Amino acid sequence: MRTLEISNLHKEFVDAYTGQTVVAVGDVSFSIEQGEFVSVLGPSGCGKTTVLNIVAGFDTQTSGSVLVGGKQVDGPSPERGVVFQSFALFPWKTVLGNVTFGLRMRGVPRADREAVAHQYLELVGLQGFEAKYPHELSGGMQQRLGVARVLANEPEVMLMDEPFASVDAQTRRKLQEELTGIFETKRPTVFFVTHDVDEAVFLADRVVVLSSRPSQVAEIVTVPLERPRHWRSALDNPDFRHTVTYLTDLLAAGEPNADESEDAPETSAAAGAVGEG
Ligand SMILES: Nc1ncnc2c1ncn2[C@@H]1O[C@H](COP(=O)(O)OP(=O)(O)OP(=O)(O)O)[C@@H](O)[C@H]1O
Repeated sequence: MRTLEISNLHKEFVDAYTGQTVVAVGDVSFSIEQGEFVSVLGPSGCGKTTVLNIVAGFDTQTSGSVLVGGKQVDGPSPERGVVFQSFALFPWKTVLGNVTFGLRMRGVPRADREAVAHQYLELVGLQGFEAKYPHELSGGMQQRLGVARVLANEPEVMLMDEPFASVDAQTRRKLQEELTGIFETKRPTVFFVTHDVDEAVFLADRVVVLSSRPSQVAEIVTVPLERPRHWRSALDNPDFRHTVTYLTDLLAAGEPNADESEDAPETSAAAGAVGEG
């Protein structure tokens, strides 16, 4: 079942200084199945964040449609929880208060919302930190809290915009592995924007590659890796390395083979399958 369907999405901005029109998103179409993890890669400025913002309901498209659970997106909703690069936590609320906030807004009784919050805090390894404030947590812990806060609302789709870009490389690996573990346990539907090819492949079931502006879907690559996934075994896996090399080359080519996005080739980057489809 398709949770997210993006069809012929097109977005233009008018530059406030020059008055010129910028085509941020050309003609983008792809969908995400329920319980699927999809990474979106593409050259800088190709419109990845713009697509995510439109799905989140923070911005509106110039044309095309975005359906979540079969309904047209018409503004922000907890059904589309967003985890940002900057943590976007409530600094005046405790860890527990940050996670229970959305549930409180939905009228979930206190005992129930605290039980749900404890479950997700345990899942992200923050049990015991319930009474702390965000500034008392490390960057990695704040990002785990951001993930717990979104997941506690059980969104139809979790939107993640380079969530690990501002943490150090070692913590990033750890958070990626934790996110994979959470995904394998809870199977949320995830739309994940990143610049990092290794990260895109390690986390995702499929990787959507956007071309440079005016962006289209250049290719959709199925990641041929079993779950559960761990960095140690992924790095030794020829299919992982092959997929990363394939995508790196595709991005380096700058202007990948951008067919009509509806008909974008779906490939598996498993050895021997690249370029087919
Ligand atoms: N509010 C805005 N007003 C005008 N132009 C905008 C606005 N937001 C984005 N753009 C332009 O739209 C294009 C796409 O931007 P966007 O941030 O979506 O790209 P991106 O692929 O996420 O980039 P990056 O990988 O560098 O983060 C860029 O040329 C950007 O300058």
